[in-house]
Amino acid sequence: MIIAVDGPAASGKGTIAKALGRHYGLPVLDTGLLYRAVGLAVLKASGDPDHEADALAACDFDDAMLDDPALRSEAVGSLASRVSIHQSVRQALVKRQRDFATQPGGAILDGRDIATVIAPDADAKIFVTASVHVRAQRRYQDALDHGGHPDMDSLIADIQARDTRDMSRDHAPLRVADGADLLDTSNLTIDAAVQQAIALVDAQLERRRQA
Ligand SMILES: Nc1ncnc2c1ncn2[C@@H]1O[C@H](COP(=O)(O)OP(=O)(O)OP(=O)(O)O)[C@@H](O)[C@H]1O
Ligand SMILES: Nc1ccn([C@@H]2O[C@H](COP(=O)(O)O)[C@@H](O)[C@H]2O)c(=O)n1
Repeated sequence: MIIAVDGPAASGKGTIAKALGRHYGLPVLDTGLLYRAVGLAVLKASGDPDHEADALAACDFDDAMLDDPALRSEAVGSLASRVSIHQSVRQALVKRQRDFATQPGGAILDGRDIATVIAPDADAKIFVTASVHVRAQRRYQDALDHGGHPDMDSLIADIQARDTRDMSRDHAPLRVADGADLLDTSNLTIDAAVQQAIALVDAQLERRRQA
């Protein structure tokens, strides 16, 4: 069984994907980390994330980089969003994601193009969203919890810039896939969002069984 979880930055899709993984006993891949690793590798190589050849060269990153806490920063998220517009970069990361998705026993992947490109035949597809203000507030709280000094206005601006870039790019833009259910977490606690996600997945699986 493959479950696809897509959505914009800080919508809560990673939290939901992990909870679905625990509920259904499936491994989870946060595909954003792959793009973040490319962004960080470009930075370390003093390359230009907007230059396709520099970004493609960085796709050959060392797997150990996936554990680097630096991947979690807003700055690297923004670099990831810049390298992810290049078609050759997206192509270079496809096999790894599809191999994970098609492993025996099934898998859950979260990202931007899981239900549209990586696994369009997924058994269940959820598009997680939340208002820009709520998402910025979550990032703000995260930063405070980690001892940072966040600025709400710049968090809002970063999220809006990332949404625009992710939704308007030519290759695999962020959009709600055919057959996906929308889950707006703006006014939901994590527990409530997870319960709704499980109910949506169960209903999609049941519809497939009956079809
Ligand atoms: N329903 C919710 N209510 C309150 N906080 C939430 C909710 N869902 C997620 N969060 C919190 O918001 C933050 C971002 O959530 P999460 O990492 O799951 O988002 P994401 O969409 O995977 O982000 P990104 O794609 O940018 O990595 C986390 O601190 C998480 O605990
Ligand atoms: N399937 C994906 C996943 C991510 N991206 C790009 O990476 C950026 C960072 O992703 P996070 O989920 O870690 O925030 C994101 O803004 C996208 O530009 C992608 O293109 N496809």
